[in-house]
Amino acid sequence: MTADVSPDTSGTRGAERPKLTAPPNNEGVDAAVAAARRVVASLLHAGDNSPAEMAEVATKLNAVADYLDEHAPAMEERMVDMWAGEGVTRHDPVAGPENTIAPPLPLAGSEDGSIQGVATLGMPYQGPPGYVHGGISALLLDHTLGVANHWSGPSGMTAELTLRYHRPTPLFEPLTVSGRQVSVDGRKIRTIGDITAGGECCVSAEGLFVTQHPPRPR
Ligand SMILES: CCCCC/C=C\C/C=C\C/C=C\C/C=C\CCCC(=O)SCCNC(=O)CCNC(=O)[C@H](O)C(C)(C)COP(=O)(O)OP(=O)(O)OC[C@H]1O[C@@H](n2cnc3c(N)ncnc32)[C@H](O)[C@@H]1OP(=O)(O)O
Repeated sequence: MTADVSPDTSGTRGAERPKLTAPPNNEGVDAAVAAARRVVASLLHAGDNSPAEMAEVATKLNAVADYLDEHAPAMEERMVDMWAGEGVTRHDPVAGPENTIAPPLPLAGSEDGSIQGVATLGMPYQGPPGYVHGGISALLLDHTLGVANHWSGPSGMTAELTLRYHRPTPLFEPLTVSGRQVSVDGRKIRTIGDITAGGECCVSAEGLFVTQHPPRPR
């Protein structure tokens, strides 16, 4: 049986609603991640520098990475820690404030059951000239639909994701990414979403998710 998902506006569930964006919890980490994001973007502008100049940059960056590795717990320990709380919001590749490859896209839920976030993407996410890579749009939508499920009801793993690219998605402009769970049928969850720029739909998505949660590391 398919249940249409209608928003819970009773107010009783409000207090238990999950946080969809991790609040800052360590200004040093946030500053380091912001610096690393700058490095990723700056490297894309530095292609004409000489091999000697860039070799010097590589030495400096490797020194930073060596320092971080020397002061980090083992991977197994870090995984346990990562998944100890709500889990996905600090390290995930879309909204995670600790993940340098995340744009980031902070997501917030609305009382109508939908969720939204705004991000402006730069060079690291380029596909066609001046536009977002289609795979990056798929990443943003897969994640947003998954989090919309977490917001509304049962969540799960993506089984199928269908995208329609209506028009090129611009770089360097605010993009609004939205998602909403539409139905739950046993373990099967159907969720929709889109990416808009200046009010125009660039990409729309329909996802089938299946209730399944891989065990958390412990
Ligand atoms: C990362 C998400 C989970 C972690 C969540 C953790 C905490 C929650 C907290 C917050 C949530 C917040 C954020 C989540 C964020 C992002 C979401 C990212 C999502 C992902 O990045 S996730 C990675 C990519 N994803 C995979 O890596 C899946 C690989 N895959 C499998 O693990 C299995 O394949 C599985 C589990 C999908 C199903 O396997 P299964 O054995 O459990 O179930 P089964 O096959 O019996 O299917 C049951 C019914 O679904 C139908 N069905 C299945 N697949 C279908 C398809 N493709 N098309 C049409 N129908 C399909 C069948 O036909 C049957 O239908 P019926 O009952 O009517 O016969």
